[in-house]
Amino acid sequence: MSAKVIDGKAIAQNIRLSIKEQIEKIREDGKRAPCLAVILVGNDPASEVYVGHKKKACASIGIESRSLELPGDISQDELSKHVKALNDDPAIDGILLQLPLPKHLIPEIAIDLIDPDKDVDGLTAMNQGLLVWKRPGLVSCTPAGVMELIRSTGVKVEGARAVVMGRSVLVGAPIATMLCNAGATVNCLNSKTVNGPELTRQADILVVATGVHRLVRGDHIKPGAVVIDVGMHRHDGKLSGDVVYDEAKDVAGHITPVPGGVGPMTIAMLMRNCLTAYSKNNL
Ligand SMILES: Nc1nc(=O)c2c([nH]1)NC[C@@H]1CN(c3ccc(C(=O)N[C@@H](CCC(=O)O)C(=O)O)cc3)C=[N+]21
Repeated sequence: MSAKVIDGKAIAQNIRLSIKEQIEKIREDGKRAPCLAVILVGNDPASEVYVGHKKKACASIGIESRSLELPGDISQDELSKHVKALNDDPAIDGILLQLPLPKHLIPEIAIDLIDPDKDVDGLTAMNQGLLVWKRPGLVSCTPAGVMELIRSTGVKVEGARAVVMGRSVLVGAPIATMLCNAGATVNCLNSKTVNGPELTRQADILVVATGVHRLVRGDHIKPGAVVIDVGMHRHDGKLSGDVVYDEAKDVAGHITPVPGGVGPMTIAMLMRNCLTAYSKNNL
């Protein structure tokens, strides 16, 4: 039995279409479009590609975007000044600080300066804390996208046994929180976990966000499970994930492809956060 493919690209496209329609209504009412500011520090080629994707996505649905390209050797104080200026700019609704930053900069200092109401990455301690409290806030994009993909399968999350592999602040930790908030019984695995496959084989919902290429094999998966692969590895120009897809698809009940799964959802959730941030101050 081959797993049902969770088509993140199509789901993301539907979400983007609905946001586009909402923005068209806003414009018909004579209001300005939402505006996203993207701060790119240095010239990391991958970051330039991702920023390009985000700006293209904004343009395709009517969100304005501004790029702020800063020198790779900028000081922490200088960077802070730019973040504060965007906080104070009423024409800017969302602020995204493209990661990773150059090694000499401390990301959390810069991220935590972002006004939580403009933190469309959902990475500030305030928004991460609101998530734990189950209070409204801007939620981080990849985790929110993972939850949409899980919900699209129709599999009941409440009471399900979930395993999250990876505990990064960007991905693993917020996903585990969201699954807990949705009533799942969550096991968080990390590189120190002993007998990981024994635990993953019990998971009805398996989210893999380890950054380790092809770590999860077919025999690590419970037959019929929902498998969400957050990994993104580029080898010889081909993208693949943390899960060995060809083995996993013969065991899982639902599975996300790489590319075409979580990635497009990250962008769609960013667009949704921009509209949410705009609406809070303009509608
Ligand atoms: N402040 C910040 N927020 C981020 O959300 C953030 C970041 N920094 N730094 C880099 C990572 C990476 N990221 C991706 C977004 C979309 C795809 C995506 O759309 N991937 C496509 C493939 C795209 C391609 O072909 O390259 C897919 O998986 O189908 C991938 C990766 C967001 N990031």
